[in-house]
Order: sequence, then structure tokens, then C-alpha cells
Amino acid sequence: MKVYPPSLLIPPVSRACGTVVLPGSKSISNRVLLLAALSSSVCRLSGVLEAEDTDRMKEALSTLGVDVRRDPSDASSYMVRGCSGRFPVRTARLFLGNAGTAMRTLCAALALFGGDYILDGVERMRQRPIGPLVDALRALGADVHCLQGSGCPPVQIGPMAGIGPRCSITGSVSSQFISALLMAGQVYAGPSGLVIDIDGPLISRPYVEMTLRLMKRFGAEVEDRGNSFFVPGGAYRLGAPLRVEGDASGASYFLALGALAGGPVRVEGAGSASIQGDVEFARVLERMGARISWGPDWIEARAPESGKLRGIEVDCTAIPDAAMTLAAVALKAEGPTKLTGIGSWRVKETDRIAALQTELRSVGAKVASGEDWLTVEPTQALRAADVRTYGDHRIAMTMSLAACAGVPVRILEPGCVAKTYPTYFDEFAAVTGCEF
Ligand SMILES: O=C(O)C1=C[C@@H](OP(=O)(O)O)[C@@H](O)[C@H](O)C1
Ligand SMILES: C=C(OP(=O)(O)O)C(=O)O
Repeated sequence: MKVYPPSLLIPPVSRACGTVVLPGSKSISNRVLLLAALSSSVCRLSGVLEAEDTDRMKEALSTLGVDVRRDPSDASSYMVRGCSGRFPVRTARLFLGNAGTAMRTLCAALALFGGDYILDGVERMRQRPIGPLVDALRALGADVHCLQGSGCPPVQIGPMAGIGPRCSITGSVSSQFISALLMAGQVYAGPSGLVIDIDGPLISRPYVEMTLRLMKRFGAEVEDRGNSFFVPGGAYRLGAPLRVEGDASGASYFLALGALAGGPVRVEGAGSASIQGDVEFARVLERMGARISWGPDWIEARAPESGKLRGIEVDCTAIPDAAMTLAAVALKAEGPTKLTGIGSWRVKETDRIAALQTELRSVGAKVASGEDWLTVEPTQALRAADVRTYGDHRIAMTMSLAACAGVPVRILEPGCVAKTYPTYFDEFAAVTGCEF
């Protein structure tokens, strides 16, 4: 994996153009690795993201005895021999870093299977919620609890399998809980299937829709009843090889560069045919005045003819990750930009509302925030700053865009991009012509 220095000084960016071939989607990669592992077939997956979050998932599956190996005939592909939901290793301690998509989904799969497992992660993972998922799994009969009683990892799983017919879970904390119950529910459900009722509104819904689309690729037809899901139960099988799309959240930084600094910047690997909700980010940029064009698997962004983007108000409930990028775009827009529906930012890699407010203010921006919103007002008084990243890849990538507002920014601990986009700053340099 790429090694970064302790800081990177990004000079002011006045021009960005070029093409970026996106790395594989984190969300799709970790889902298909797990679905393949749970399946009753040998699955070929190509375009899988190579980054910390997917490394944690692959390591965990290998520890559980699943045969996950690179395809000798194609270095970017993996062959996964599914274990039909019966993990060969029944006792294990898994370290899942800060990968929500590994922690939540493996917690559900292993709790419904039953065994002697501990799931843990980095310090921040021990502050990220998992209690509602654990409670739903217990309602299904699983023997699972949060070891420190805090509603956060580490999680301990015992031998009793969970195959109850119905559970309910809040939709307002993390959609990953629901994706986790859906994917595991299919394999471990009893003869009458599993009903998952969602309490209250469901945030980040496109990620649940992505889960349903991928489960379908593995032969599982979930019934989406709006505020509940019926999972019929049965084995997963993958026929044709599956290609992972490029990461649409990662695309947002480069589309923003095109909109802020001339363009065109084209991203390849995700487009109008994508199953990722974050491609909607391009439509938000368009509302701000950027010129956007699309193909099925590419998107291109250019600055407005006038060169001036407009500030807008956006409900970001469906695009929590790409939404962060908007906070940096707002630095160069005319008028304030208000992001709403971002309460979930508080429980991600860091408290992203607090962190972005602090770091945007450090470059001189006018920022206000509340429990689930953030407003950024453009100002002429921006200044050079050292930007802290809080171990959060998206703070590093978002704040790198502040250089488009005409000031140098020094990104501290830039290596945190390895969580989902290890080569991010190389691509940034190629598109902007910056040397650092
Ligand atoms: O299911 C997924 O792959 C994800 C869902 C989202 O989390 P929440 O559902 O917690 O908002 C998103 O922020 C995360 O990066 C990936
Ligand atoms: C929230 C994120 O990750 P995780 O999958 O760990 O929740 C993210 O990538 O922005």
C-alpha cells in the first residue's frame, strides 16, 4: 500500500482537467466479498477495491476459513469459494479496523450463524454505534452482546444461532444495520423467511437498495415493502463473474475539481447505470451551476460558463458520503450552501460536522452548524492553513479541495486516505498538475 509523508502541502489550484479511472467501490466490494463467502458457489469478483476497509474484510473472511484468493490469471480479480453460510472456523477474534461495512455485516452473519467470536476495531470503531443491530439480532435468538455494554464494539458472539422470523430496527442511526440483517438473513432465515421492520425514517436508503440489487445478483429476491423487508431465505449463488463498479463517493472529489477549476474532469467506472446513490452528487453539482455530462459508466464535470457556482440548500440524507465534498465546493460558490440531513456524520470515522466546521474555519470560511446541518458561506478572507484529518479519509479528501479557493493547504496525516482511496493524492496531482 502507498506510503505518505506526515503532511502534504497543496498549492493553490487554478486549473484541473483530465481523466480519473476510479478504484472499486468500497460498499460494493465489501458486500460482494461477504455474499460470495456466504454463497454455495465459487465466485469470481473483479475490480475489487484494494484499500484498508476491503483488506479488513478479506482478512476476516480468511480467518473464518473462507478461501479468498487472487485469481492467478488476472491480478485484479478474486476467486471466493463460498462456504454455504457455514464458516469453517467457529472460534475467532476479528480485527475490523474502522470499516463499518465489515463490522456491521460480519456481526449479523456470525451472530445468526453462532460460534465463539469477538469482533473489534480501532479506538474510533469502539465509539461507533452497533447497539440497535445487536438488539435486533438478540430478538432473533442470537447470543450476542456489546462487551463494554456501551452499544459499541467490541462485540461478543456465542454459540446460539438466531433464526427467529421477525425483528425490528431503527432506520435513523445507520443503514448498514439493515443491509447487514438483509444479507445474513437470506442465508440463516428459518423456513418462513425473515421480516425486518424499520422503525422511523430510513437514512442512507440508496445503500440498502444497493444491498438488494447485489443480493439479486446472487439469486435472492427480497420484497421491499417500504418500511419493512421480507427476506425469503435460501442459498446465494453467483453465475457469471461480477465486476465491481468504480467508487462513486471517490468520484465526487474529482467532479468537484472539474466544477471548481475549469475541467473537464472525467471519472470512469461509475455513471448513469450505477447502483451507487452517490452518483446523485453530480446532479447536485449541476444545480450549483456546473456543466455535467454522463455515460452509463462515466461522468464529466466542467465549471459553469460564467465560472461562478451558486450556493444552494441540499437534503443530504441519501448521499451522506459525497455530501461532505459539497462543504468544500461551497467555499467558491456565490451565496451560502446549507447541508441538511447529515446527523449520521456525527457517528462516522470522526464527528464529521464538528471536524469540518473546525477545519473549514481554519482556512477562514464562515461556518455554522447544528445537530444535523452545516452551513458554509463564501468569503474573500480565506487563508493558508494546516488541516487536521482526525484519521478520516473524507476529511483529508474534502479539505484538499479548499486549495481550489486560491489558498495553499497543508493536509496533516494524509495517509488516512488509505481507508478507501490509497492513491487519491496521486490522482489529485495528475488532474491539477500540482507537485507535492
Ligand atoms: O452501506 C454502506 O456501504 C455505507 C452506508 C453509509 O453509512 P450509514 O448507513 O451509516 O449512513 C455510508 O456512509 C458508508 O460509507 C457506506
Ligand atoms: C462512513 C464511511 O465508512 P464506514 O463504511 O466505515 O461507515 C465512509 O466511508 O465515509
